[in-house]
Amino acid sequence: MEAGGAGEVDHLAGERATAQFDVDHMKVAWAGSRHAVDVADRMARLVASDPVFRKDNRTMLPRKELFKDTLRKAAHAWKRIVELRLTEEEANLLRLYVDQPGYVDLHWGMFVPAIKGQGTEEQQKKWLPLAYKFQIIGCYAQTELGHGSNVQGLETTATFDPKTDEFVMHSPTLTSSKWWPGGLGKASTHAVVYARLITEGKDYGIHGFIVQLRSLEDHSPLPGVTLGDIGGKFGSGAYNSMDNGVLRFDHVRIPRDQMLMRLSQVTKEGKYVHSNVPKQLLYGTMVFVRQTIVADASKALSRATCIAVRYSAMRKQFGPQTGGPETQVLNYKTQQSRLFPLLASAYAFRFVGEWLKWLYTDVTHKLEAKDFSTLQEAHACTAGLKAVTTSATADGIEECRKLCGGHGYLNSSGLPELFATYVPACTYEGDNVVLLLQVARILMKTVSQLASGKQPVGTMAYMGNVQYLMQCKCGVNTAEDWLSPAAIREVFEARALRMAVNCAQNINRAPSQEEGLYELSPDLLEVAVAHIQLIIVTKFIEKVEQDIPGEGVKEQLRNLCNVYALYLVHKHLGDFLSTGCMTARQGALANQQLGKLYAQLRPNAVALVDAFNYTDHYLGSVLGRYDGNVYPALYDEAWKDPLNDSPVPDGYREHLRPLLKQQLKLSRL
Ligand SMILES: CCCCCCCCCCCCC/C=C/C(=O)SCCNC(=O)CCNC(=O)[C@H](O)C(C)(C)COP(=O)(O)OP(=O)(O)OC[C@H]1O[C@@H](n2cnc3c(N)ncnc32)[C@H](O)[C@@H]1OP(=O)(O)O
Ligand SMILES: Cc1cc2nc3c(=O)[nH]c(=O)nc-3n(C[C@H](O)[C@H](O)[C@H](O)COP(=O)(O)OP(=O)(O)OC[C@H]3O[C@@H](n4cnc5c(N)ncnc54)[C@H](O)[C@@H]3O)c2cc1C
Repeated sequence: MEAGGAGEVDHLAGERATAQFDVDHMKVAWAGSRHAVDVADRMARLVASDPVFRKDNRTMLPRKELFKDTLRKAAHAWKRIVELRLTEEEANLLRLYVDQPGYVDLHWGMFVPAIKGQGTEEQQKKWLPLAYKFQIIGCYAQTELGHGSNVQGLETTATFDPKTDEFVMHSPTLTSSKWWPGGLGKASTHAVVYARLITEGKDYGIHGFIVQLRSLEDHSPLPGVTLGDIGGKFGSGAYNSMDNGVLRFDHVRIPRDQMLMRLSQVTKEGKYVHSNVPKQLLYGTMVFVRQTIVADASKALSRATCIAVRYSAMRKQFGPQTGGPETQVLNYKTQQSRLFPLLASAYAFRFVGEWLKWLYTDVTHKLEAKDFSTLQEAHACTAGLKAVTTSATADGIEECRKLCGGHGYLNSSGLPELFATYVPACTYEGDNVVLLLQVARILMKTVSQLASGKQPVGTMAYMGNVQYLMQCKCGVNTAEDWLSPAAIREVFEARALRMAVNCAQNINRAPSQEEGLYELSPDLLEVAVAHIQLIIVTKFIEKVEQDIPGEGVKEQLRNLCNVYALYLVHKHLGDFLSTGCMTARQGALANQQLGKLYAQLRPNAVALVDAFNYTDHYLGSVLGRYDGNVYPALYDEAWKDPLNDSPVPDGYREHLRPLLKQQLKLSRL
């Protein structure tokens, strides 16, 4: 059943009637524009109405069948994209709503962007049309068995042979085997492979190469190429639809012009030439994908909260001592204090993701004009926001599962699979700890430059206000004072800056900078988190300050923004107190205000998740159904399990019957 379909009984109608805002306009605020709502709606319904895209049986499929099902869906999606002449925007949405991880994600999400970002114009002309028409399938082969986080530690070699004008790709050790790339195991014909470039006997470090892996005739691995899938992964269904792979090269030769040569080149004679650009542009594809991962975090968290809010509104437990109807679990203050911050986080991540997309586009234009001044800002923001939003989302999905009680543990709730599919986002595209340490290092550098009078820019500009922020006192006197965006912003800025300065001072006391960074790395993580949370809060405040049409929409967003900020104050109160940014009393007032905000949010909760405009197909959850008619659906779903194919289970004759007979004999003794 789909959102708002005709002829349904809406068990959540009462909840929808209490909303104090225009849901239709909230859909626009969430999606970004009326056009975005319409096109997403069209694509979601197209997928939901196509039986090939059915996914309710996914967690019951054995791996081989699941993989075949993924191939079928990807091929069918492509057929529909071509038949319907979908635009790029429509095609991306259609793939999103198919909602099954597969090789296409890496083909479009990493292989194509790597060629676009690191290939010369000539290389793009040659390879992109093939990729756009799916005449080749590509993946992104960077990580190895021995090294993932430490990119500079990769071992695969690409040695130039001037005699034949070729590179020789080789995996010299077991640990140099490529390990993890999605789409590599079974589907890809090509890969962008990251390897150490060796020419004229010198190792020039990591570079990208386009390598053909499989025959375009029969898909068999090419000579010298060993390929396979790395095995089953966490959870049922989930990321097991993806063929994460292993790859080894035994002296495989590729033409010289398959080195991605936009940033550096090797001449026919074997001379290495590096263009006058920062080396870090090699990491550009990762920066691009980290940015998309932030947008995906809001999608995953909004799905989980949509399920938990709708289910909590229909689920009833206990009741007043005086008798009468049982209480909707959403009315319990504990349920609200666990769930509403997650709902607010979903909105916060949506808006910071929107801003990050803008930042990424802006930086890309500057890079094209050879202005590299914002590269560090792009790295810090994408890495930090990727880390903070994915960790909070993974934890949030698991919390939503618990918020749904026992039924949340059933596959049919959709939450176990959502969690299992989502949780590797904390690791891929950079382990979150490794990424936060990158942010912290940049913050430490910024603090050290403050003394020289260098003014920080972009999201670090607040650090320039060091004199004021190091000594300012929070002016909150009443719970309502916490509704002031200026007060919120100031305490978040003061907390982030004071933590950074304290940490920098402690590092300076260490025997060396390196030792200090090493010893204080747990503190550095917290410094980075404080800075990134400030960015999220600030971008939410800025969003709410914009013109937002629709009755009550702005007020709801303001509430959500305040919930997000004050929840963080409550959660990290130790930081705010230990840095002297506020008093314990002010902390208590923040918590008091939070309780009031939850009460204001309560009548709007179901409508706020309706504004995500998700179809029942995309949600994939019996508990999150739009109509709230959960129990019959749960009951029906149970009977679909293959274990219920027969009343007497397989194995009865061999293992149950003899046992039961033996017990019978014993009881006769
Ligand atoms: C239909 C379309 C849908 C699209 C949706 C997308 C779908 C995608 C789905 C997702 C599927 C998942 C697929 C997963 C893929 C992968 O996981 S690919 C592999 C990812 N691997 C990593 O992320 C590795 C992480 N490691 C690193 O990034 C680096 O090794 C490091 C940790 C950053 C360290 O780098 P290193 O070169 O050793 O340098 P440092 O000494 O630390 O730093 C040197 C200077 O460089 C700066 N810097 C580092 N990184 C960047 C960067 N990316 N950009 C710009 N600058 C960078 C760093 O700050 C240092 O600066 P200075 O101090 O000024 O020198
Ligand atoms: C589902 C999935 C899909 C993937 N897809 C791809 C793909 O398509 N292409 C590709 O190339 N790769 C892919 N990867 C690999 C992924 O990018 C790496 O796993 C990731 O970058 C983490 O690296 P690692 O595995 O080496 O972790 P490690 O670095 O070994 O991490 C292990 C532990 O060490 C800690 N640690 C590491 N370094 C430091 C440090 N300097 N300081 C403090 N702690 C540290 C980490 O925090 C972590 O706790 C994928 C991975 C997964 C799980």
